[in-house]
Amino acid sequence: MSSTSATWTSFIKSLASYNGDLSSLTAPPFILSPTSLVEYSQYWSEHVDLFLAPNFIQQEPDDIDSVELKHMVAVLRWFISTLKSQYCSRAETLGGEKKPLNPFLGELFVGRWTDESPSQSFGETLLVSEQVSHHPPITAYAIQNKTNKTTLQGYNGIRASMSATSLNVRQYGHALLDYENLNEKYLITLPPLHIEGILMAAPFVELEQKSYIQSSAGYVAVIEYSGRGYFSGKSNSFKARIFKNIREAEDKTKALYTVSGQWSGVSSISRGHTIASDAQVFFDANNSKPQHLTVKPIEEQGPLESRRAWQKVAQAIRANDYNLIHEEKSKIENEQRELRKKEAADDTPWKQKFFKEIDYTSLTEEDDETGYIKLANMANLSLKNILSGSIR
Ligand SMILES: CCC(=O)OC[C@H](C)CC[C@H]1O[C@H]2C[C@H]3[C@@H]4CC=C5C[C@@H](O)CC[C@]5(C)[C@H]4CC[C@]3(C)[C@H]2[C@@H]1C
Repeated sequence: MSSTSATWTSFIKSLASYNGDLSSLTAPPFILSPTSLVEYSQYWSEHVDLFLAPNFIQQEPDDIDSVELKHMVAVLRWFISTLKSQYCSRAETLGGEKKPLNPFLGELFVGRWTDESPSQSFGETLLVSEQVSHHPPITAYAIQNKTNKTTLQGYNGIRASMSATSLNVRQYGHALLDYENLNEKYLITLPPLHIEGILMAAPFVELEQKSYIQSSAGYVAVIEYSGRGYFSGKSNSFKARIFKNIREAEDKTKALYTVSGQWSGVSSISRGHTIASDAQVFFDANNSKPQHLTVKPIEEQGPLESRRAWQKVAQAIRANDYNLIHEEKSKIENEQRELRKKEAADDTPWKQKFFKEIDYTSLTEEDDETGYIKLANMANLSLKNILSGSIR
């Protein structure tokens, strides 16, 4: 038995006593990713053209659909385009899902997407991502395109539990998308997922259950996810329907549009509640190259910036040097423990740099300038930080 499968077998055994805290698991080096979880916010905008598309969609004279419905379709297309980057990019670059580095409190990741549009009408898109909590791990992020006054901001936390053969992950948090020039906002919830293939040492993500996109214009997209054995028997499958409002979503036959296919491959769109034979291609992930953001060289980064802070650990992971990984990780973890102790002793708790926590339960719809409460109420979704997208 090679050393890899030996350590993997002992790793699987350790999963049996998994206590719910992912960082407690000493995964073998080959399953460790040199990338910190704080970097995953970039996957929300690797198709900048789709992210900005609603700004370039106007009402046309012979339109059947309202311009808000056309924007809703465009936002659903952008959201579907994010999923392959979010959930498959490690499998594509590293040969399988990996365990990301666990960000320390205050860890930052900043970058920008340059304007690749032929007409230079996009301008620059900036990302700021900050680990706003370490226990439990919560990442906040904002993606802003000033030229088109378009902003995505949100936060993400996870709770993980082991079943017999897979890791079940529930996502907490939400994303708010604001098109200021259109006076339209969208609330996006996050789908549950599970990691399959752990026993075969080839882990990969499968999305499940439902997620929602609620437009301030009333339209709502309900997206249902499935893996092999459901609708089409293919992995990474989904069926999305757009309705006039959440009440009409009770009745599938009232769907204005239906989109179906694979979020990591090709999907098609039809009017109404079924996919007709003349369905059009909605999005083709295989032929839409993601645009990666530009990050400053490590020597120009600040001490809290992720790639500088984890540089030695990342090098040790790439060298598959278990002892060095442990040594360099322990240095960072001990530093963090000392910081927390000092903050507790001086009563100077760590302050987030770019994000502030909002307790929505203490706000009314009127005084919530983010628009989250209004959108959550329209979608009949719970306000509390419980399972993302849980119906009240
Ligand atoms: C069982 C523990 C373990 O180390 O197993 C190793 C296996 C690689 C499976 C566990 C890890 O799998 C990773 C997948 C990660 C999610 C991937 C994408 C996203 C979307 C992003 O927008 C927010 C974060 C999220 C949900 C990642 C969260 C962390 C996950 C589940 C990693 C697991 C530790």
